[in-house]
Amino acid sequence: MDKSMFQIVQQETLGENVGLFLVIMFSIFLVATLHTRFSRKSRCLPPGPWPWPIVGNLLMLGEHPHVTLTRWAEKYGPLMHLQLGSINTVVASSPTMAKEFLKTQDHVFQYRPSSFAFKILTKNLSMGVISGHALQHIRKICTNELFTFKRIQSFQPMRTKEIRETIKDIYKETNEGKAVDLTLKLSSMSTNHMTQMLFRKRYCGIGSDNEKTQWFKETIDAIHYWYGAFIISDYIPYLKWVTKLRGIDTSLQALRNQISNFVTKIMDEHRTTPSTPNSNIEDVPKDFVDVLFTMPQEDGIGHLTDDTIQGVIMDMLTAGIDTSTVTLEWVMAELLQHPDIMKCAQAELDNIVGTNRLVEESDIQNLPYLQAILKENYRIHPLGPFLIPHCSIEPSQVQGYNLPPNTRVLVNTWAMGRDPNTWEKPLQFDPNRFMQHHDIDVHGQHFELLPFGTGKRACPGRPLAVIFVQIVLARLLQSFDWSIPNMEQEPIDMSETFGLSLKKAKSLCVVAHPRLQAHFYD
Ligand code: HEM
Repeated sequence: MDKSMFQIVQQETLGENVGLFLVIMFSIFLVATLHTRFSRKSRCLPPGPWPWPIVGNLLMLGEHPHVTLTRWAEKYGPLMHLQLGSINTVVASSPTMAKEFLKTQDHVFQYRPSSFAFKILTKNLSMGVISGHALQHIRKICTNELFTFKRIQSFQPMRTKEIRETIKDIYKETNEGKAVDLTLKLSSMSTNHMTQMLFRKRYCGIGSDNEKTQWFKETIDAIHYWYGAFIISDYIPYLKWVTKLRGIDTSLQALRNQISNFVTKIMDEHRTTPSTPNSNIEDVPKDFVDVLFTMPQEDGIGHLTDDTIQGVIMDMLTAGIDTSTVTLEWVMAELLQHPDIMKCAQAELDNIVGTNRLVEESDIQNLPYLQAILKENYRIHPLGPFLIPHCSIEPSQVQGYNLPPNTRVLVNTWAMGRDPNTWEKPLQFDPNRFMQHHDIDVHGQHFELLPFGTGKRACPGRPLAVIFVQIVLARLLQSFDWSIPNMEQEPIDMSETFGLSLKKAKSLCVVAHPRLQAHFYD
């Protein structure tokens, strides 16, 4: 059927309009692309992959951004610029660059970028949000009060008991012929260890209420999820309405209320029944909440506010549990893959401690191979691939480049641990490298190995974490030989899940074979 004149005119006009529209859009796109791409040079920014308009390099990062950034570092060098939406980001991928940001210019890059989720969940009270004198004050309390050698020692009986319970539990399951979900056991033990130090409560295992355990674990997991979640308005702020439309703020607020009510209840309980700080009663040391109640405010007048104490408790709950679990899970997975290394560690234990008593924290200094295994694990499986992001608040200069205010800094410790310029055969799990270079420690003095960061933002829980992880590993290796069911048919899945921390994607299910006499498992 012939088209009417009107239809033809209408179609052609429409066609013309569409054509015009596409030409305009294409021109805008071209100008935006050229502007974004060439502005890096004119602004004197470090080299990096070309960004797209609006999203920058966001969509190029893929499912495993740490792997992508490691590949890019080979092309663009150890100081690289990315445009993540509207956020200028630099990535440091060598010890020299890490030193520049975390030592030489630590004062400039000591800040933390805040995120939509972080702001709501922490009510801006977390150490990860505060800065200046307030931060210094809290960190001083951590160093001088919470994580002192004496305080950590005061919890040694509790720690020993908690580890003993876990070993006993594994022994029981082993005797029943079961494979053990080691990830779950480690997570329960780390949770109990931390919550008892914080406020004298156990949430997992014998004597705990299943419903509460479930609630506690789910709540902490949900917080971790949101801390690591990708929220588009963190990078493209004018898309905040999308975040709100998806109801993310409502979910976060509900979660915030839950955790806030929980912490308030704990604090109220402590006000009525503080722990007995009697040094003769080793089993009842003063817990962190009680210590925090006695701490002065920044100006020395009055005590810390409830809000500040809440912030610290939240930080410890979210930073103090998963971290040890993830570390221990990776190291056990590596040892299962390298039975010869596991045997060497057990030989060292048998040699130094023997099999007629249990290894103690005081033995660790005499176990260099065990320490080397942990260093090797930190090198190849850093907890967070980029530490926790740092940022500046003022314009700065690094290596002759101009960085605008609010530049985000990612220190790619994952790339640094695998850099052939620093490490021989970097992909090989070989603790012997740290037997030869035993002077390299994990305390932030050696920029090639920074499992706890360094400088003003270094992990405040390091003294506790180091002891806990060492003694748990020592006890696991002394108590059992470990293997994987069907190892030949199904090798261990070593894949990672990207998030705030790099977790093992799959739980570690293992078979344990007791090595000691039965009474050591009571
Ligand atoms: C093996 C265990 C642990 C590892 C590998 C680890 C590692 C780290 C790393 C890499 C950072 C970031 C440093 C930076 O951005 O420069 C950090 C920060 C932090 N860690 Fe740990 N950590 C562990 C255990 C703990 C424990 C047990 C606690 C407390 C009980 C804790 C509390 C914190 C806090 C509060 C921060 C934030 C500090 C700030 O922003 O100023 N961590 N940790």
